[in-house]
Amino acid sequence: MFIAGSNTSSAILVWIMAELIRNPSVMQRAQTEVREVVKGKAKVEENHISKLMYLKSIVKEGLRLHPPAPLLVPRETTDDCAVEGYHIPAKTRVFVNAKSIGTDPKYWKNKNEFQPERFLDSSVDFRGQHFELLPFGAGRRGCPGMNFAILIIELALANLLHRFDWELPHGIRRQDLDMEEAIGLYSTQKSSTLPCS
Ligand code: HEM
Repeated sequence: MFIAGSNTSSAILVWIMAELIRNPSVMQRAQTEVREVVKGKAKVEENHISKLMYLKSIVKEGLRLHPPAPLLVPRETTDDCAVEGYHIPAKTRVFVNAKSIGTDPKYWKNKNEFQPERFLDSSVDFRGQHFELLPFGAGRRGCPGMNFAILIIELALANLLHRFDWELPHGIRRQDLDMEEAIGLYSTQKSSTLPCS
């Protein structure tokens, strides 16, 4: 549970930070929102989070483009079943590709662009009721740490935006950030060039 919870949460935070660096207008808007809501306090606290609607959209967009467990957890069918006309025999190992689902052009316009605005007027979320966005899986074996994870990620991100102006180290350009994924159970950046100064 420690590994399931910590690797996933830190991976998504790193992906979101990299996306914000690559998209300065999104970072600017998020920072303005956080600083306005938190005005007068030294740090972001839990009671501020429900007012940070843009930040919440950023986290959703991060989870859509970079689900930390891109293939969820493998499952085995107990009975024969049919899905969209495909016959799946009992005892088949099944992988659900959350990464492909989150970038399916049938559901997502500009599927590869980091556009948190898409969630501002949308009821779609990651709680397992909307099958076009499944970073935590769904149903009885969906992630039991989801609420905890989201709160921790939102709090950490909001505090980083509140207290720091992020800049790339001298000589590195936004477009040089390596967004390639490493191969593995969890989706992490291939080269960890996360900038922060
Ligand atoms: C961004 C953070 C996280 C993501 C994206 C994530 C994602 C997932 C996914 C996709 C599954 C498999 C669900 C399925 O196959 O339907 C899972 C299972 C699980 N997660 Fe998370 N998780 C996160 C954070 C956490 C945290 C913080 C904890 C604990 C504190 C946790 C504990 C677990 C456990 C125990 C399972 C296994 C559940 C079971 O098999 O019944 N996760 N998680």
